[in-house]
Amino acid sequence: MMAATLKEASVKFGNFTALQDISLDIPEGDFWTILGPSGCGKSTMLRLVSDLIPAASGEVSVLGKSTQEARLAREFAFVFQDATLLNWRSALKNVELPLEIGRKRGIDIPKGNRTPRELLKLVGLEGRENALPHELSGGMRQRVAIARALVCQPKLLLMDEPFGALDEMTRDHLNLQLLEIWKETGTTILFVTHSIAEAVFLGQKVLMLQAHPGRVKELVDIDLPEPRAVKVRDTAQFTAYCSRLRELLEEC
Ligand SMILES: Nc1ncnc2c1ncn2[C@@H]1O[C@H](COP(=O)(O)OP(=O)(O)OP(=O)(O)O)[C@@H](O)[C@H]1O
Repeated sequence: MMAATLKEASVKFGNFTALQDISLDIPEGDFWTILGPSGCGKSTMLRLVSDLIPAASGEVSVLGKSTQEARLAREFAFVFQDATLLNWRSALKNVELPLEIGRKRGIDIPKGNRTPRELLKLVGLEGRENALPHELSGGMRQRVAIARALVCQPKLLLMDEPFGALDEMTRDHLNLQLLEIWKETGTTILFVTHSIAEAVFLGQKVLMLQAHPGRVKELVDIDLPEPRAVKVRDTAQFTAYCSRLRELLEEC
């Protein structure tokens, strides 16, 4: 089954066409990164898939359901650039929040294999369960946000520049950790970034969008050895992908 399918999907804000005729099949388990010039509609595409905004025309489905059905069934989760944690709740309590909300609303949440505690361990925060967000670094807060996103066992993880505000070393570290999480959970990931190197390092495919109106410029297969290791960045193949994407970006 496809994690997400878009068929000639368009998004309009008033008279402005933000996305036009986007057609994509995103297979379950894939890791796609999304690149494109500022304002080309990268965030809009994630918001369309996650039922935050409607399609003006065309069709969008997530795991064979409408986006609304998929949202209600908690098939996907979103991670934003800002961790958006609740300041007064500990790391653990933040990760538990979606489960609490679900219980209050009487929503049936899939019994996860991993408890909130185990998820914090998975993202490397064992021992920091009781820390409040202001006691954690930016990278740690973002890891709490990722653990929280995983708590309902989403089959699709939508990530909008999750590491954009972090320093390069922290970002590199979290990139590796995210790849491990991806392998371990088998979730599909759609990951928006402004960094060509990050897009190539993480993605099995890079979706390049172009602007005015937002359309698919190209879907580039990234055929680098798996699992990705840091040293892949020093290879000629990696550099060649980066140059090719830089050229494509300049054409957009
Ligand atoms: N709620 C809205 N109302 C009106 N216009 C919007 C709205 N949201 C986005 N847009 C417009 O749609 C276009 C796409 O925006 P979007 O945020 O998806 O771009 P982006 O590729 O994610 O940009 P960036 O790389 O700068 O984050 C932009 O021109 C933006 O101004």
